[in-house]
Amino acid sequence: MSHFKSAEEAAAAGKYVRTVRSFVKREGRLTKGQAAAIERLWPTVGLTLENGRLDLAMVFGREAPVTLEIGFGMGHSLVEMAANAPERDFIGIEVHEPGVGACLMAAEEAGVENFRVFHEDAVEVLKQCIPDNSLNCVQIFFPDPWHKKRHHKRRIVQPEFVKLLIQKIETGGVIHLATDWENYAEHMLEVLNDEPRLTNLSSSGDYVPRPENRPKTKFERRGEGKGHGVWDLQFKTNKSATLLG
Ligand SMILES: C[S@@+](CC[C@H](N)C(=O)[O-])C[C@H]1O[C@@H](n2cnc3c(N)ncnc32)[C@H](O)[C@@H]1O
Repeated sequence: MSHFKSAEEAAAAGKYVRTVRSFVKREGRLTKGQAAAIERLWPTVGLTLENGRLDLAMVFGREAPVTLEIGFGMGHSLVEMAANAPERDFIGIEVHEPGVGACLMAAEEAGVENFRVFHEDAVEVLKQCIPDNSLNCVQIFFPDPWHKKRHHKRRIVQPEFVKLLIQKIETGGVIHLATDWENYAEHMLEVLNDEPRLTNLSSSGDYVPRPENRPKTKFERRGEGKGHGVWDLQFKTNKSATLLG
């Protein structure tokens, strides 16, 4: 086991570490509105890797089920879901800064407060900040599909990543994925099916009907416009399965 907290830290110390990331840092300017929203709200809702392992009851000032959304884009689903479920708390993670700004603008407009945001790589946040067995739901909607075969290794949904999610989700908690790329849906299904600590919530053993609580994002509409289908997957954690097998 490496004693480095991240690949960056190891690289800074002169160690060569091969990392495959699920994203490419995109340049993107913040609009004035996004920058102002970040300045106003970040002290209240912003979290960083420096926060270290979080005490979620302290972070939210109460004990409530926590949903983690990875790659929230412009934050539409995060804000709408947080507004529709005031009895839950939400953590969003996004690497694209204008997305973080747009999310904070939308949250401010909607008067939503039961959420916190990381502007970081979700893999590092999971490893460094999220306590084990603390999440009730992890959702990843329309993750980058990395269409070309030689880029498939960049897809965020991989066996190791799913193991990390299971470690962070409480027993009975749910992983909810959605994609408009059929080949990625098949890959997701294969990876989740291969994990004995997960049970598919689909009655047909593959995909679930579109859940009503999942808001439609720009990405989904764009996909629909191109005639793409949409595949939702929901799997429940069943950690006692490890004891059985
Ligand atoms: C195709 S977009 C979908 C955005 C949004 N979920 C939607 O449905 O509109 C995928 C998003 O995931 C983000 N992303 C990819 N890998 C990530 C990672 N490791 N950590 C955090 N965000 C990530 C990208 O920056 C991008 O905004």
